[in-house]
Amino acid sequence: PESLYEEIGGQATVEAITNNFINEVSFNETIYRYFEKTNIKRFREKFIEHFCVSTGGPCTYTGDTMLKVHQGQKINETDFNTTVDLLVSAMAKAGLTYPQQNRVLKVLAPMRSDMIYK
Ligand code: HEM
Repeated sequence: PESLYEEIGGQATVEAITNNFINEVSFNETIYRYFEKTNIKRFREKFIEHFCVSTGGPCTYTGDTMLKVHQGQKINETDFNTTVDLLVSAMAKAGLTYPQQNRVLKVLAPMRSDMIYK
């Protein structure tokens, strides 16, 4: 069967989601604070790769592990949930249906324990 990556529209859609997500983060004072020292060009590249692989696309993830990247940031549950909300908005604006958004969240959910309270 077609991958979720193909179903949502492939690379163009993944790039749109990522651009929307970066935009959402930039307008959220609490979450933006985490990214103040981040190289956004790198973040964009790695996030696209990560999203592509997570949804079954034909990409290679060349970034660091979710544990390594989020370690030391002391991300709490509230800020984690806010970030997920920003990602959901980014996906909705890129045209993903609710079921498609939920399938993405289901794939990302097991990674939560590597990002939170580390
Ligand atoms: C929703 C699940 C999340 C996913 C899939 C995700 C994914 C990623 C990816 C792929 C990178 C780039 C890795 C690299 O550069 O090698 C990254 C970096 C980063 N993430 Fe997340 N992330 C998530 C949640 C969060 C949350 C909740 C926060 C903070 C509230 C956060 C803050 C950051 C920051 C600040 C960086 C850049 C770190 C740096 O400057 O080196 N992320 N994330």
